[in-house]
Amino acid sequence: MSNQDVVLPDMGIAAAAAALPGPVRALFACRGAAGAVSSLRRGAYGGLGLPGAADGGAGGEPLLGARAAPAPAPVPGRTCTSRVVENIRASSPTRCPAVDECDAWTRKHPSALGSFDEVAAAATGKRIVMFMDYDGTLSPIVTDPDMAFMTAEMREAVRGVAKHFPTAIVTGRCVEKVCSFVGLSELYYAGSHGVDIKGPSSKDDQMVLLQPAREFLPVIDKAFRALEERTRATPGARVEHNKFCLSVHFRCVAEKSWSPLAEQVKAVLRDFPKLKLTEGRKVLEIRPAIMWDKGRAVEFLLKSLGFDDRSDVLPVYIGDDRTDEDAFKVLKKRGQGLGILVSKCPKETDASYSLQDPTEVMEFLVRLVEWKRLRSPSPAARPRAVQPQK
Ligand SMILES: O=P(O)(O)OC[C@H]1O[C@H](O[C@H]2O[C@H](CO)[C@@H](O)[C@H](O)[C@H]2O)[C@H](O)[C@@H](O)[C@@H]1O
Repeated sequence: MSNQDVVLPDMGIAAAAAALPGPVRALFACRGAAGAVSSLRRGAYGGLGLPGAADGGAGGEPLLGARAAPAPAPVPGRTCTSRVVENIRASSPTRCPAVDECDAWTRKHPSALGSFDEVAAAATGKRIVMFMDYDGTLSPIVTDPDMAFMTAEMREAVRGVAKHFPTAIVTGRCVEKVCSFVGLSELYYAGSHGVDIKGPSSKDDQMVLLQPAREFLPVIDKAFRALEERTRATPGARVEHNKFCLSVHFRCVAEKSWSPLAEQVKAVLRDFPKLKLTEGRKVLEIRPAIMWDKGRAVEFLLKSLGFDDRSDVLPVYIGDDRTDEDAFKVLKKRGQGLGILVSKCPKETDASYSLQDPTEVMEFLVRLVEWKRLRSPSPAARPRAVQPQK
């Protein structure tokens, strides 16, 4: 990894941290950030894996283009494209299975609201660090990706959370776009599926902490143009540029055209062996074929915040999509933290809890803040600083 991959302001880490807004400044342990960065250089995160290395993530499962991972065993009689299309369909189910099946799933992944006391018990005596996906988690899924606004109430809930806990948005969107939707500069943002990590800043722009895929920018631009050209004839198809990754949207495409569209995307990707393809909710994501995903971004941020190797930290990750599974897996593997899947229907997941939709996510956030507030001593009850004797 070259120095250029890690972009910190010229002013240096200590000064950069000093520029952070008050409550987060103390938490942004400079030595932690530097440690995280140098660990990356040393490959302590397992390295980034150049195209050609394995990528075992769930959302990051390379389907194409990455000479990387061993291909999953093909299902006889099914082409790779039909598997892609099935995954797209399964990620946004239109009907839930029978009640019994739903009940069994909910027993396995209980509601984080219904089990709030359990969540609170797990958080007692621990420092919560909040990670949240954007689309389908903080904002409802809508047909036009440019109109996926979050409500003012949700913004207040997130603002409240960030007052009490270090908070990051981890998303497939580019940071600039998601920042414009969220509108809170006090948060951390990990955009483009975690390859563009920015911290809070007192200035207008968020401060760049890590961009491990900068060298992919030209190839992403080229793939964007090729995909636009190739998919133009498919009514409803849309290619979204998320800076370090691209999304090909299927939501407004007639289902009979899904397979041909997936074929077109795959055909374009054949010319871009440094890129890989993953699936989301009625979307195909084209991403740099490096070993980096939302889970890695969570690990990086925990380390940057000085929270790595600490048993008194509770990372909480809330997400709704396949790419969020990489983060759920990381928490599961650490044996530390709570993964919460946002879904109305049963889905295979490594999350331990569930919430039905963004409205429930908001209720959960409000409840968490209220719980924290009640546990924090009031200013009057806080011990006073010892005053020097006159
Ligand atoms: O990681 P996320 O924050 O969940 O981002 C994943 C993708 O989200 C967006 O697409 C999804 O939401 C759209 C708006 O509700 C919806 O129209 C689309 O069908 C969904 O897949 C976003 O537009 C993509 O670029 C993100 O990669």
